[in-house]
Amino acid sequence: MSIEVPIVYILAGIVTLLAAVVASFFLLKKKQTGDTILLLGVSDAGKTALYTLIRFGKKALTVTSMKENEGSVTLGNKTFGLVDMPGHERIRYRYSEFLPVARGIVFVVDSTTISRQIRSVAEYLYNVLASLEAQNRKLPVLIACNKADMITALPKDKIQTLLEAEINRLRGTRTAAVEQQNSEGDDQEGFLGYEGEAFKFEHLESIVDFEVCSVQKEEIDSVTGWIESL
Ligand SMILES: Nc1nc2c(ncn2[C@@H]2O[C@H](COP(=O)(O)OP(=O)(O)OP(=O)(O)O)[C@@H](O)[C@H]2O)c(=O)[nH]1
Ligand SMILES: [Mg+2]
Repeated sequence: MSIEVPIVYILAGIVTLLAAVVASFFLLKKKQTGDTILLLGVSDAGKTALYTLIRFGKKALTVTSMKENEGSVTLGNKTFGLVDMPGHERIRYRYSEFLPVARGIVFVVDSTTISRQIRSVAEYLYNVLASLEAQNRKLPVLIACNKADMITALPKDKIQTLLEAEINRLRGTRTAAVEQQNSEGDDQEGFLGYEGEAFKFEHLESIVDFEVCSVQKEEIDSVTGWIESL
């Protein structure tokens, strides 16, 4: 004996299935084409000062942030979401929540204190670059060398050399530790650069650019221009 299924039920089934396919396609697409620019970097680099200048076109006095600032900006004819993530060690890790909607990362460094802070700056940058989400999506990164108005500011090529040397050192210790853990654990971090070669930013699949800026002197065209070009 055969059971007859009314044609309307079959049609309804097909329509539901199609709707689900279309909806998941759009959801996935949305995830891949985020328009958010993340401002990251250690405390006191000038992220909130930069955020305020980009968003409101004026400078403001800032204090250490304990919460992220979020808003939208229009540069050229494109609109971006802008997130200023506090550099405080206990809060900064939350940047990863924004990676799925990120279009690019502006990593702000204080060019006057970078030599002293190289360890913590490089560690933070390492985490960002090695996160699988950032690697899989090949998120472009701008290292914004801020506070160029100060005579103690290092030039950007010097900052690049310092960061490459420190990331190279960190990579040695980290990969050793990961190999020990990984007999059973899962890998949350990708390898940075080429094995057996000293670390260079140009070895990464993500593009990493360096630009000089000064929020103090309102000279941030290098940063806004970079964002606009994304
Ligand atoms: N000389 C100089 N000082 C700057 C510049 N940009 C920011 N500053 C100063 O640097 C200090 C820190 O700036 P913030 O924007 O608060 O730093 P932040 O990166 O948001 O720090 P956290 O919120 O703690 O992560 C402030 O006193 C700013 O006025 C700059 O281009 N030149
Ligand atoms: Mg801040």
